[in-house]
Amino acid sequence: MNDVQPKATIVIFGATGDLAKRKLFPSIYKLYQKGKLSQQFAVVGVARRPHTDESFRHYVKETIEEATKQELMDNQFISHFYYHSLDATNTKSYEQLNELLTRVEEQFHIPGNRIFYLAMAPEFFGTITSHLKSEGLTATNGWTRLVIEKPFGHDLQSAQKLNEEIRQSFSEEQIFRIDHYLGKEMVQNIEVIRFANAIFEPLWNNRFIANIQITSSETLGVEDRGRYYDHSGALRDMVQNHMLQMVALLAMEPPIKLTTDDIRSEKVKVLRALRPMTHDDVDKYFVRGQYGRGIVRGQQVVGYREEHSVDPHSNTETFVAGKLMIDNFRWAGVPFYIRTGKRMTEKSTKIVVQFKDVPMNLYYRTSEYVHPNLLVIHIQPDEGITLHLNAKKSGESMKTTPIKLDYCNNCIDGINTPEAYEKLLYDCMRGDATNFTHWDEVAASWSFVDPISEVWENTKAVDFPNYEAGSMGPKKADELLQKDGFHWWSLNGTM
Ligand SMILES: NC(=O)C1=CN([C@@H]2O[C@H](COP(=O)(O)OP(=O)(O)OC[C@H]3O[C@@H](n4cnc5c(N)ncnc54)[C@H](OP(=O)(O)O)[C@@H]3O)[C@@H](O)[C@H]2O)C=CC1
Ligand SMILES: O=C1O[C@H](COP(=O)(O)O)[C@@H](O)[C@H](O)[C@H]1O
Repeated sequence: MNDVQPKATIVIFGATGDLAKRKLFPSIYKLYQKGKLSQQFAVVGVARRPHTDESFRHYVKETIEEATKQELMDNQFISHFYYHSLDATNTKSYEQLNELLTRVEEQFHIPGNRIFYLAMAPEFFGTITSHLKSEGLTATNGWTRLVIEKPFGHDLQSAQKLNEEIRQSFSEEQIFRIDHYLGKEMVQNIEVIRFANAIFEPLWNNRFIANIQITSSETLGVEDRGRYYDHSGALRDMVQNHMLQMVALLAMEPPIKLTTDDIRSEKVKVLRALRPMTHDDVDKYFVRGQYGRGIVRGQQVVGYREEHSVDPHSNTETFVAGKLMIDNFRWAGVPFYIRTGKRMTEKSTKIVVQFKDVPMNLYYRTSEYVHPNLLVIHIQPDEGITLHLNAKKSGESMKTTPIKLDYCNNCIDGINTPEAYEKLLYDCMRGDATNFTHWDEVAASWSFVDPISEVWENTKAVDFPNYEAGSMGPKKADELLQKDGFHWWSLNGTM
């Protein structure tokens, strides 16, 4: 774990796909540029499409140039890339892949360390992992690790089955389940804000916090992922993983130490303490939405049901809002509101912690609005923290005015803030699994989400589409908070 320049071969299954192109190759290049890879590394791309090493290198070079908007001058870097054409279901070609890996390891003096990155559809995960073991690709002199992309199952049962298949070939310590939100700078900052500041931790409980809101809104629609998304929906695509992971980080107890196991074990406790949804509760605590036509950033866009590869009568939700209760000592009575959706007003992920009002406000008359203190954690696109306080209005006798203390992380680190995939790949190479999800977290998240999807799948949403593209979702999502005397804090910084 202390190896700052890990020596390893990264084998990417699905190397001709979208994820490899947009995220993985550019991230590997950035790690190389920053000196985080030694010369003892190689990348072996695997997919069915025919490629020579040369044509693959050309393809990788182009994708990196497109992503970084720079000409890639360093031919040395690209010479570490190889390609093997393989159908994941064909046993014979794994032997040939193993031969190629051994040759590449000899050439670059890599001590048998291998990362198998499955950037492919989940139906292949079991087949690939069993072949990796049966054909001897995991039997090396070094370490072997498996990186698994989401979705990890469709529900608890399918996730369990998938996990059992994978565990036939890899131990839990070797499995790195990616949740790219855990690689985001400000998501990682949640722990630091909470546990390194004496002013927050004592207040971080139901005596001082009124509610916590997490919004992750997107302007994009489903793009070319309609086939996947129409069988998934926002609940499985965003809530089961990213949103619940952020809830867990916000709500967990301080870990005994900052080790992978200690942090994960605290997160699991939160996920297990989520108040389970009975089928009758779902309508009370959760709101689903689907976008219709509308205008997003000045452009007219089609409704979800008109998107490519989407059922024209689809019942799939593209928006979810929910109220989560954590039934433990610290959080009893504090609602955690979450909201995520496609084709919303803006691309933004923010966490707002709303503190309770002071017991008696001396500076306002009863008819005047009291501004609560808010701590806003800006996850993206801006990265930072804003603390909303009240201060004296200049000149006027003892009148107050809301003020903001702002810290902008990417104003300072800006260009150097690493992309989530870059950080997570590097963590995996160093054997640090802290920012990957343990099976227990995955299982607890599915257990929470499953009753909601069961209800939604079995009842037609008669009001779909129920929000206009370019809006902040259906009205019912606002009512969810209004019932509790709260409202969503706006995302555009004017609050
Ligand atoms: N794209 C994204 O932004 C994200 C993707 N993911 C997940 O990552 C995974 C990959 O997604 P994405 O890159 O978008 O998918 P793509 O459909 O773009 O790529 C799929 C890849 O799998 C290869 N492939 C398909 N069938 C076989 C086979 N039988 N044998 C060998 N290779 C095969 C394809 O290559 P070929 O046709 O040449 O065989 C291609 O390289 C999925 O699990 C997805 O859910 C997760 C988060 C974000
Ligand atoms: O995992 C996913 O995340 C993206 C949103 O990620 P972000 O880093 O851009 O916020 C989402 O668009 C996609 O549907 C989902 O699969």
